[in-house]
Amino acid sequence: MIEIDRITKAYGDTRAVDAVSMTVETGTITVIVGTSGSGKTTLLRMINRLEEPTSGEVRINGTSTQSVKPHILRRRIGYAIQGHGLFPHHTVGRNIAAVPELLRWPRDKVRARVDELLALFSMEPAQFRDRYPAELSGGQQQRVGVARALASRPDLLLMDEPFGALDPIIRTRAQDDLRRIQQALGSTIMLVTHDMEEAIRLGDRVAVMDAGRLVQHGPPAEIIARPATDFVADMVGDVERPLRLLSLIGVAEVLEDGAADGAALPHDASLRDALSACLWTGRDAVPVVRDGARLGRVTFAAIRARAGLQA
Ligand SMILES: Nc1ncnc2c1ncn2[C@@H]1O[C@H](COP(=O)(O)OP(=O)(O)OP(=O)(O)O)[C@@H](O)[C@H]1O
Repeated sequence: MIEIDRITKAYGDTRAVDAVSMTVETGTITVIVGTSGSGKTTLLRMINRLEEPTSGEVRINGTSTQSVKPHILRRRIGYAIQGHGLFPHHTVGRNIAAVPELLRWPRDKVRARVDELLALFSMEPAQFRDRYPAELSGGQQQRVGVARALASRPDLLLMDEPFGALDPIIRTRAQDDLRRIQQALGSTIMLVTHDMEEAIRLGDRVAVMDAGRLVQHGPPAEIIARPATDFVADMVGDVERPLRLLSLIGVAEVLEDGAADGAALPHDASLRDALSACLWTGRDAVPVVRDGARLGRVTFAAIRARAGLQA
């Protein structure tokens, strides 16, 4: 568990971060979202002591970060930033192995860990282990950057706009990958973004920052349904709110018996996916499958009803 306790950073008269408190449960993703200059990066960098707080404290599993030397602390906290920061003259394998090697893990264990992470990120180890960063696509480099940050099984992974440089389609894939891998490894992640869509998609908890203050902290559905301030409401965007709500509801919730034509959706797809499928192909209903077996269908009318729209 990570406890952030009234942490503050002042630059002269400006409070870049102003008495922010929150608790992050082990094995969850917290996304910190806010406009430019709201203090997100400063908050994140105070957790691994790349910035020293003016006041307040961070505790990781009960231990104050002030009681640990910064370079020791940073071995327990992964850090992934936009542009990934890979060493260009080291292979993918050596890049991922950087912290485990520093921690003097036995060679077999390091190698096994590198291969495990590459496989988790859908990169065939034999094919990618010995390549150099320049021989990878942007999306692959980004995956290696995240794999490296996870390599030593850190207590916490901090990510600052990790997907900022990716184009929107790859970005969605990268977010889905991160979710899957975080669940497989049980990692605890704090991620900074200015993109509310990303926050809602990825966060178990979303923390909204405005002018150095934490204005709302809660599950995505709560942020969407009950924005605490006008600022949060603006960030969520009234116009798109029905669509954002749909992305939080699984097709299983409105599944009904009956046939439907065309390509099927998996049982864990969202209603937003189902809406896209209906609109894209002009269908009134879409079949839903699980492990290749038909479960039923989702109708356009049911989706609209859940979005609060007239059928
Ligand atoms: N070293 C510094 N000296 C003075 N002011 C700073 C310093 N670092 C950050 N600030 C100020 O603190 C505020 C918060 O900055 P921060 O980088 O944390 O915001 P952010 O929400 O991460 O923004 P962005 O999304 O643009 O990166 C800004 O007003 C910034 O100008």
